[in-house]
Amino acid sequence: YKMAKAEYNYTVDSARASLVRQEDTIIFGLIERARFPLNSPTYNQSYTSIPQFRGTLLDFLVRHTEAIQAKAGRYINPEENPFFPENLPPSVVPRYPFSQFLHPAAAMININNAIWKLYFDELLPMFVASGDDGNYAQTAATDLSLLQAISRRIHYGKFVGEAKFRESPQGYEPLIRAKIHPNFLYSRKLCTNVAHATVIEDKGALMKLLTYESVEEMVVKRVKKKAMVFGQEVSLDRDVKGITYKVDPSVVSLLYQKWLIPLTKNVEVEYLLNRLD
Ligand SMILES: O=C(O)C(=O)C[C@]1(C(=O)O)C=C[C@@H](O)C=C1
Repeated sequence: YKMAKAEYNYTVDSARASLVRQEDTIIFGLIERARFPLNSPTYNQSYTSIPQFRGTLLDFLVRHTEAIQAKAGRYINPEENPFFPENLPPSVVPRYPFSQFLHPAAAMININNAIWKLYFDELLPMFVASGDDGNYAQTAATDLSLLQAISRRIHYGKFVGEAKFRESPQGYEPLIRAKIHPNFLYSRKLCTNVAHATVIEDKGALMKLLTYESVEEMVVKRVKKKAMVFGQEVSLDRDVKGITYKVDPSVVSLLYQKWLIPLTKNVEVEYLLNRLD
């Protein structure tokens, strides 16, 4: 059967609305992962001895889950990026014609290696308790869905970047051209120091142009509030004694401020630098 061509186009507003909705998924993902203590055997290769598999229990679960999800068509959607793109099986389902909104160079941008490392080195220790309750498979499953939500959010920078470019090409084009053409860079370098400084600044200028500090401040405040609302104990009793949250709201805002927003912006810059190739 024939599928309709998807005409959906992203705008800066619609992309922002999606980022707002994705906050819910990320915060619930944090709450779900925080149900379990660290459960370090999940990440320790010497714990598992799975026949014909080298790696941790988490690696095992992620590789096999991504393979089945790839077959089911998950990665046909340009909003999705696998953690282990090597050797993924092809989709076995009809290909939905997602709108070709992004420049083809977008497909080359996948920073999941960095996200993976960041998640285990920096993020997990911020919001899970130490300890071991034996729920390693459940732990790995919650890690994967949270990692996928974080990855989708950060790589959404491609869509935000493209929407910004389309809304103001005359603003972005000179900054992109200044950076990506080595010849241009080289000839400018031979000029005065001032010109040189301008070129060196161009990645910074691009970053500056796509930055909206007031939007970032709202994001950071909103995720803290959402963590309070989503993570509170709901009781039918009148007086709940002492409010405890399922995940620390200030950790959620810190996580956004320190990692998720900066990485989203890096993806925007990376995408835009390749936008005119
Ligand atoms: O809303 C935007 O304009 C975005 O690019 C998204 C985002 C974010 O990561 O939340 C990143 C950069 C902007 O400074 C503001 C917010």
